[in-house]
Amino acid sequence: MTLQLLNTLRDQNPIVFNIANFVTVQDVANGLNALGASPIMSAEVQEAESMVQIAGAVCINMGTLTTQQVNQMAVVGKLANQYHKPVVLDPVAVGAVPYRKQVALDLLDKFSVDVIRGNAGEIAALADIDWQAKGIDAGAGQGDVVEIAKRCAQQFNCCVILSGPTDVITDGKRVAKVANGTPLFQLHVGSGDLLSSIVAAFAAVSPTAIYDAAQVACVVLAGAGELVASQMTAARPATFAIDLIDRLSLVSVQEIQAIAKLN
Ligand SMILES: Nc1ncnc2c1ncn2[C@@H]1O[C@H](COP(=O)(O)OP(=O)(O)OP(=O)(O)O)[C@@H](O)[C@H]1O
Ligand SMILES: Cc1ncsc1CCO
Ligand SMILES: [Mg+2]
Repeated sequence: MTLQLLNTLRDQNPIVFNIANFVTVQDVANGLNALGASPIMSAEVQEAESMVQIAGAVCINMGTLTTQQVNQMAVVGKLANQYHKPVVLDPVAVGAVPYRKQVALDLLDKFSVDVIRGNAGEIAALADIDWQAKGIDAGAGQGDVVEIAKRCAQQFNCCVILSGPTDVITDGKRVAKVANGTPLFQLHVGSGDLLSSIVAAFAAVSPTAIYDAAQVACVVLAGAGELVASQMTAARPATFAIDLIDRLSLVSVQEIQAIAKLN
């Protein structure tokens, strides 16, 4: 795993095609842009093939799905496989809403994904493990998050990022953990959505080493948030969100390296 991938990303400025949710779309676009990627959002199935062709990677976020959008997701996912573009799936709230879990399972049946990024409640649901998920949040489940993430990765033959106070990254065999971050992430809705899209950005510049790309994405976002929090004297969620975007644009490989808690 090399943090130099951050400089590669900034040099290459990869296009990341997002099927976004309408709650956090602007945060995701600005966060990607600040980091050094080139975001594009589309909700139109007629342009799916062009979008996939111009993109370096695709991020499919289930946050505010509609029947029309689920159809678009299936078309885009299949095209991404056909054009060998990495795909990240963010299965928002699949632990809390049975319909969403069924949609996610149907999508995972129709095309292969490179990374599933979700919180503990979402990853446990996909791995068929009991967990008390709560809406879009991880909730209060109990269990071994490493085992849950590994089981999900093995089931869907992909990398899994189970995010939270410690991010667990696994390809089903290898496991890495990122212990950076700040509880302020939980006070800003969409931190997870941004992480998923940042994973896609790093996958775009490291398509043959997705497991490495996933780790770099986790440590860069959590590290940038930690640096912002270290300069705040009180918890200010709105200020945090703005400062995070600034920090994503300014942060250097050396600054992340100095604080990285990755093992
Ligand atoms: N308590 C915490 N301490 C440190 N970092 C955290 C904490 N909670 C979340 N994070 C960080 O927040 C980011 C988003 O992860 P999280 O698991 O909260 O996603 P999510 O539940 O999908 O969020 P959202 O629904 O708001 O998009 C990750 O980078 C993770 O490391
Ligand atoms: C609040 C919310 N509701 C659906 S998606 C979303 C943003 C977090 O994913
Ligand atoms: Mg989420």
